[in-house]
Amino acid sequence: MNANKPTIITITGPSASGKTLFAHTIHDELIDELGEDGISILSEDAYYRDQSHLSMSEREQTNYDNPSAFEHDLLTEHLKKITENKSIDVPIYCYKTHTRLNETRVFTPTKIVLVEGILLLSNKALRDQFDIKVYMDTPLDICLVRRIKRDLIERNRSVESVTNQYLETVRPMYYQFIEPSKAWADIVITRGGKNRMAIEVLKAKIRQLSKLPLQK
Ligand SMILES: Nc1ncnc2c1ncn2[C@@H]1O[C@H](COP(=O)(O)OP(=O)(O)O)[C@@H](O)[C@H]1O
Ligand SMILES: Nc1ccn([C@@H]2O[C@H](COP(=O)(O)O)[C@@H](O)[C@H]2O)c(=O)n1
Repeated sequence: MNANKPTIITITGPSASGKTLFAHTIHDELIDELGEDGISILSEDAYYRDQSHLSMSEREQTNYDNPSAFEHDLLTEHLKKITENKSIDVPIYCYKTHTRLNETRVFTPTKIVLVEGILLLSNKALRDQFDIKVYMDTPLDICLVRRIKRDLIERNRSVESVTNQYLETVRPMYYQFIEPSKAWADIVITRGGKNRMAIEVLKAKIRQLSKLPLQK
């Protein structure tokens, strides 16, 4: 790893496998130690394509688990800029309207960048941007139960819409794209976002990497 560029760590795996919880736990437990320029999180979901030109019913039909739903070229370009220590304008995505907001947020590179999302290892150009690749191998039935609970509360969905979407796209795309991408992972984590030993191992590696100097 080059001491002058940020280290980019991907945390991938099925929807509701605990990627967000895992990334935020590591971030929150290290932020005081590493500082605001030490560690940050970027989400692949921010790169869902803008669908403001489509009606709401058309947006509801989109397959959000196919790589084509994401603007992966833009994310790849942004990750390259991060490795050059350049700031990027990250889109802001809304799960309730299924599209992007008009505004973006400025993301300033930090020494460690955690990038979480479902299809981050499915695309070679994207995969090549990651220094460490982590896959959350949570059983699919557990993911489904957690997704139902989360989507009802946080994403304005009904049990019927979550279960239909699961059968029509989430599950088939998992088998087609996500599960095969596990082969690219350096570290496979069982038991989800609360696996304490896995959190401590990643934190130790991040602490070690953070001791290397970064030239801005
Ligand atoms: N090990 C766990 N035990 C209990 N709840 C969990 C665990 N891991 C994740 N969750 C919960 O499951 C839901 C989905 O987790 P999340 O981290 O958002 O998954 P992802 O980012 O992979 O979609 C969240 O409500 C989260 O708090
Ligand atoms: N408008 C959208 C966009 C995405 N999804 C689902 O989100 C999942 C990915 O996010 P996670 O936090 O769960 O990893 C993905 O499986 C999409 O089906 C959606 O429902 N609506």
